[in-house]
Amino acid sequence: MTETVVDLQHIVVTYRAGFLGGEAFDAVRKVNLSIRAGETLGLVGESGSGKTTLGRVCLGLLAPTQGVMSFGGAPFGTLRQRRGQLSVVLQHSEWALNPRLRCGVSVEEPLIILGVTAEERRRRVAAIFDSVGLGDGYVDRFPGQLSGGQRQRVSIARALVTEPRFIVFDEAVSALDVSVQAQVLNLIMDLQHKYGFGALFISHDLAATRYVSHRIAVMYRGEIVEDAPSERFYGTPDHPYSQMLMSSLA
Ligand SMILES: Nc1ncnc2c1ncn2[C@@H]1O[C@H](COP(=O)(O)OP(=O)(O)OP(=O)(O)O)[C@@H](O)[C@H]1O
Repeated sequence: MTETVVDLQHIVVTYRAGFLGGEAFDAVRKVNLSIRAGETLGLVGESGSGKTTLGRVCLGLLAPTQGVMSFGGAPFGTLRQRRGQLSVVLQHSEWALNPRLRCGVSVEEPLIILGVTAEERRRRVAAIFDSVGLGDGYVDRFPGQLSGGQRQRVSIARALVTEPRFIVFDEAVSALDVSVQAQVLNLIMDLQHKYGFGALFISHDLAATRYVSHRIAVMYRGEIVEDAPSERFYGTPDHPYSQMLMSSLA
């Protein structure tokens, strides 16, 4: 049985409008979810349904108001203890990469934080540039000298260089042209085979989500209303909201 990487039990996230209390709003309501090593869970749902909030909980960036999150079968602990074990790839690579740093330096940074030696860092940066399909020539370039697809490959290299056990892809291909999207989705799947990370793939795009995900969870107003293997979800979704999402794709 493959190891569960992230496990959420009865997670609730309550936001309050304003600093002085204000009205409480549950953006995530009693969510149970688990993701295994080597597995991608696609998280879909309308804007504002709570997908990014849930992603932030999985990354340990947001403490849930209620519920328990565990990582690799143990309590999550602190972000410091989890350094290098989790990563995120966001929609806009130009925001994720410092424009003043050469791409190789941006990719090396997480290894410096982990205290990896200079020699080992050089070896791992070269290997990961190779894994994401960018040769040596890109290490010394600045993000502004790259195409959107190439920049997203650098973001993925940065996310992967520490060999994390879990990665959140939050609208990671949404800003790319369709043909480049397909290349990046293929890359994500190849890298998952190679490195075995568990992944949460958050997207508005049901077709892209289907392509990379083993399971699909549908979020609606803070709740997971369906969690099914991809083949079953795309064949016959159970929940009326999922059926509506699917018919919007047809
Ligand atoms: N820091 C915050 N304070 C108060 N409310 C918030 C905060 N962050 C998000 N929200 C609200 O929580 C709800 C869920 O937001 P979230 O960003 O998780 O949704 P989403 O499904 O990722 O949306 P999108 O697809 O548009 O990115 C929304 O109604 C949003 O307005």
